[in-house]
Amino acid sequence: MLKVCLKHRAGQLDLSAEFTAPTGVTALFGPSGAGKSTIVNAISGLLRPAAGRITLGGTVLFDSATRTNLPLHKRRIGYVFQEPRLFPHLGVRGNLDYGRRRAPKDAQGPDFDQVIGMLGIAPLLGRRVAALSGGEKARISIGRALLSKPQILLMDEPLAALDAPRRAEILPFLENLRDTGLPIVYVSHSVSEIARLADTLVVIEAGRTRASGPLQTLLAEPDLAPLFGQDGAGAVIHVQVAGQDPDGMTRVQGAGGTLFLTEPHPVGQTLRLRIQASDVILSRQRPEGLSALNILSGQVQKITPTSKAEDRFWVQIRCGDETLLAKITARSRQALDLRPDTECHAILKTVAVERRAPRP
Ligand SMILES: Nc1ncnc2c1ncn2[C@@H]1O[C@H](COP(=O)(O)OP(=O)(O)OP(=O)(O)O)[C@@H](O)[C@H]1O
Repeated sequence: MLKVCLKHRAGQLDLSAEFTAPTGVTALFGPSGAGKSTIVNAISGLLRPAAGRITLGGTVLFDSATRTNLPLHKRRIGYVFQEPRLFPHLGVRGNLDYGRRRAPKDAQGPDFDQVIGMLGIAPLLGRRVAALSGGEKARISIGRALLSKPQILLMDEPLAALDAPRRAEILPFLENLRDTGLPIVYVSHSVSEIARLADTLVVIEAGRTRASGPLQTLLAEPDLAPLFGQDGAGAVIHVQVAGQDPDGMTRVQGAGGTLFLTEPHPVGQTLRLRIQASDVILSRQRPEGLSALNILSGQVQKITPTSKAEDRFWVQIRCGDETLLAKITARSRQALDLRPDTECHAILKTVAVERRAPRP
């Protein structure tokens, strides 16, 4: 587990951040200039913060109280930057070997063949760096970091420089990486990337930790919804594939009820589904004769105005141990007479499968 508590000033930035990153993927999310890269640089040892304490497992990386500051090369941290920073003269294999040579002899972690397989880079081994696409360079840079057998991987917007098709190509490899169980701190501006990859979310705003906790709870939190943008706010829920119906629909079971997906998935697999707030319609009675198949029942937990300028409300609904978020007009709120604890039904217009692999 990584524990970060730091204070630092740099230019306009007045940083005072505190959070814990358990195993799995911890996303650092926040507006540009919030201080995310500064935090990651402090964890890696590239930057010495003015004050604070950073620990990784039982190792103190930095502690201003005891004047401890473990040098960068002793931190056993893999760092993947936005631009891949490969050595141009070494070739693909040379870059990977550079990472491999940095691994301590007795270190645990995936071996060369496992890393190659996980990132799909076997066909690239003989290539020159200059002959690689942006997405291929990103994968080699991740491979090089992994081969140094780090205790944690820091990824600072690793996909930001790539176009949408290249990003889509790399995301499944990042899912493979996540499933190895290696703790990862992942900086991103993209809510969809975070919804797909992260387990823990840390929201950084103007140098402060605005919120930190399980992704599922925070993505459906009305107070944070404006930060996630028009299409970002919503819920992430976990379901298990229960069966395949004769008409080709896949039946999945979650805490809030049964849902149906149009594409096939293996029975027993755990899926992560994303349900955007704008894709949820609320009803007091269980609707009949609708084309929508996916309806979950629950109770209203919280109702919050979206903004002063907009006549709309966020409605947070508890369905079993999952939380949904809906965005409705003031008129609908009044017509449905929604209040905390009101029983209601959430009709889901769209359900997106965000994670195909089983949870680690
Ligand atoms: N060495 C420095 N000198 C002056 N200002 C600095 C320095 N380092 C960081 N800053 C300031 O700190 C702010 C936060 O930078 P940082 O790169 O950590 O933010 P970020 O959240 O990662 O942003 P982005 O998402 O755009 O990468 C920047 O606006 C910058 O002005």
